[in-house]
Amino acid sequence: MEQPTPQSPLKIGTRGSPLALAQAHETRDRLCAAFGLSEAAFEVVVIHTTGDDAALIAKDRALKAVGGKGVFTREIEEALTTGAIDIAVHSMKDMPTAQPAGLVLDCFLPREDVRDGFVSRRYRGIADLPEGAVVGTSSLRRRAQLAHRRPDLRITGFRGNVQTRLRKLDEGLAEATFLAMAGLNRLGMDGIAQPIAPEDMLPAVAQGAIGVERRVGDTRMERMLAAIHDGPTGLRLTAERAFLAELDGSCETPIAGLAVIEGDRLHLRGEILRPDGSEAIAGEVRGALTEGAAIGADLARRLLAQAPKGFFDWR
Ligand SMILES: NCc1[nH]cc(CCC(=O)O)c1CC(=O)O
Repeated sequence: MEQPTPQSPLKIGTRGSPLALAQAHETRDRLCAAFGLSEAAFEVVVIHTTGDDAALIAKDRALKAVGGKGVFTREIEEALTTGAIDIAVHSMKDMPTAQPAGLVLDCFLPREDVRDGFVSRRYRGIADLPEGAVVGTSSLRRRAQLAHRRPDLRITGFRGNVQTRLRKLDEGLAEATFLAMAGLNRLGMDGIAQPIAPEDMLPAVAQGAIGVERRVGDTRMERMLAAIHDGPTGLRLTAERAFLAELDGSCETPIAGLAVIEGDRLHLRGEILRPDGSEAIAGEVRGALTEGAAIGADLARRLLAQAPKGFFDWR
């Protein structure tokens, strides 16, 4: 197999946020370790996506108008397709459940902490928040879960990367916010958050997982990525993403899902909520480790069967 060299480096495509760069560097470091390569054999290529466009982020509405989850990935996948990059590194939480023709996403790095973190300068957790407190989050899932549990709280939109959201907290725009523990850990900032148990706030499908995408037929990359793929993470994501796909979930639908491995079994928990948090439907299913796709779809159908007509409608 032809190895990448400083003269002909392997190009790793990523968004430019500090978290995205940390994830690209982790991927590079794992490839270096697996193949005895130096950092100079890799080039990290930052790609600006629609979702990074400040003018669009400023307007929640505009972000929805430009098309759901794909907004953080479209330009990166285009660069991969044209050969401008060799692999693309993604937060799996932000990935649509299907990839464009010609691309494959079957390499997952060992999963980080899956939990959401509660971040506040004054309070230790959701239960601690005084009546009517303002919480900042733009995640539809977190909004719905919070409103379900604490209908008295006021929820305000909080977009931007980790650093932007923390600044908004410091500016007093809200008493508390939520951030994925995985992102904070990867940025070395975990001390600022209290982890929330999945029983109290079920995380987003694929939260904490990094995926590395490649071109179909690129046998060099197929072999290199196979060496850094984490099997257990793959089995868990198969179940969670099948659940999401069957629900036809986009980032406009409050859906939570988490699979864990219990011995030789896969245990998948899922939850769907009304966007205003007035109703939540949750369930769980167990199956063989290799049956993730089937149990994910099965759980989705069970929850949908319990959802009254118009369950996901809002505004
Ligand atoms: N939607 C933004 C996003 N995508 C992935 C992460 C964090 C890292 C991860 O969950 O893998 C975040 C930020 C957050 O939710 O706090």
